[in-house]
Amino acid sequence: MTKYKIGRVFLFVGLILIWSHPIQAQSQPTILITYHSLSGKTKAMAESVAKGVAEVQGVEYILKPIAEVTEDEILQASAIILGSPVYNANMTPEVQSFINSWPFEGRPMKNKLGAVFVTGGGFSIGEEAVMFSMIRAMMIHGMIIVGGDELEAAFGASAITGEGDFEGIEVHEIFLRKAEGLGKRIGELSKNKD
Ligand SMILES: Cc1cc2nc3c(=O)[nH]c(=O)nc-3n(C[C@H](O)[C@H](O)[C@H](O)COP(=O)(O)O)c2cc1C
Repeated sequence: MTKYKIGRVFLFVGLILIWSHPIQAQSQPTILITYHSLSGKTKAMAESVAKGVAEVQGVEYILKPIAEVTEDEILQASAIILGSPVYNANMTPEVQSFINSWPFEGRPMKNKLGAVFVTGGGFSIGEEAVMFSMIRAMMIHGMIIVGGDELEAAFGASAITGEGDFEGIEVHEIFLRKAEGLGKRIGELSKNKD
């Protein structure tokens, strides 16, 4: 066999190998951080959650209000970090409708990580109740619930925005730090999950 023919055989075999083993694009886990916010407090918490996720290499995030989230973004996410203000000791109707819109048939949300953050006007007037009602809804979907990084954010990150020293200011640093810790923790767990 001439050198020329051997070369052609190698080229042919090489092409067959490439064709039968396409290079797999390694996609990074995507974390969906989404929220409802009328006066900007819950949005500020969401931005700190995103800051925490961004501290972790090898994960991506989407940060947007619930009204702009598509079903595809929900399905593709490895983790969902969801934020609501407290309205009469409940999550807002918009957040409830958003959760109600999640696909259920075949349980496609099962085993996604789930975490929550809330902002409420005052101490002990609904904030923790809202966190648990969001967590309960996520559990109906089979999601794996994760709390924040600090003991003081055990159920997720929460902020008081309208009472005592916290009235009339932007969201206090102490609460933003909890949100950041939550984002970082979810980022690390998402990376090691699959
Ligand atoms: C209709 C309504 C009901 C509210 N009910 C509560 C409540 O029950 N408990 C509470 O702590 N804060 C309550 N708040 C205060 C909001 O939860 C708080 O101001 C929150 O930080 C607003 O979030 P946002 O700036 O992201 O819209 C209520 C606010 C509104 C507008």
